[in-house]
Amino acid sequence: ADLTTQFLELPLKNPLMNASGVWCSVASQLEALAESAAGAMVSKSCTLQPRDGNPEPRYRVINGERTFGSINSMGLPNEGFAYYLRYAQRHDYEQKPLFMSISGLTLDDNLTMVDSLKDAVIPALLEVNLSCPNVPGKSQIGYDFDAMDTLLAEVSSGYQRPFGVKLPPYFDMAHFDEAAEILNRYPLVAFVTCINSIGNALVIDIDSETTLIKPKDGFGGLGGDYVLPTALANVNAFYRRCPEKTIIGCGGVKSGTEAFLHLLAGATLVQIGTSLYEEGPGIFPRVLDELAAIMDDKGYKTIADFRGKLKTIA
Ligand SMILES: O=C(O)c1[nH]c(=O)[nH]c(=O)c1I
Repeated sequence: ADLTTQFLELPLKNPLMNASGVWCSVASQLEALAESAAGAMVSKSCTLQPRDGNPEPRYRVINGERTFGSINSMGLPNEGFAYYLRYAQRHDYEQKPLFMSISGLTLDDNLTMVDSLKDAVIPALLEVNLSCPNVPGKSQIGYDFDAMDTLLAEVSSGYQRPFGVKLPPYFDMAHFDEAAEILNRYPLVAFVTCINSIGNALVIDIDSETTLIKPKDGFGGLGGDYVLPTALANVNAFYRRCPEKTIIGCGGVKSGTEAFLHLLAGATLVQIGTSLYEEGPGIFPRVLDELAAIMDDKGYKTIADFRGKLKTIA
């Protein structure tokens, strides 16, 4: 099977990449991703100034007879925008595309970062995170449609080149419609990444009768197996509603099977979070081999043979 693909006319060796926040916070991790088999990569969502984030424990896998997923309330810890811009300025774009994720604490901070990125004149692709669920006191822009509209208008006029957004999961058809209606008013929004973690879940340890993580009384973003059906729904909902935009799928990918499903649902690229956190960048060749085997079994030679071709029941 041929796993090559394209993203906004850029040729990629394959459709896999990391999810922002996982294995991408410091230079050594970014360099490991650059060396890995991933077709693309994204840096940790950054704020203008460095942040320590929330107190630990703030990330946990949820295990039974196997790992079902993860819960995190990192709290947007990052080295600050200038650090990731420095990495982006020395990244080898021939090796693979680099996305830079920003998640400013204020509209002004986001616009300041956007201006600096625009002036840096580098091929990094901008992913504006509208969906961090873990900064105490900050609600998610993705769930405030007026704030989302204002931010997209301001970033469009400030950046004046294609960019993308990282969306939270939506759970209601009216919300898919309203979010897509806003996105479709901004032609510079070239891609949409669905989904971020399912926010403010609560995982409890029965033996200790205690929450698994410390921040926010144990409330945190859910990832892994638990979120796959919601992730596929959001990928397909925006794939149907935003025909001019490219969809990046994220959520519940741990093998070739879930990568295939995200592509079938309409994703062009597929991000891996929880499973990458647990397995490391060695996950990429494994998932690529599994995806190629599925394509061979089904007689698909290229990703274009099945991408977006999800069938419904007549
Ligand atoms: O807590 C975090 O740092 C975090 N955690 C997530 O699950 N999604 C996000 O976008 C972020 I910015």
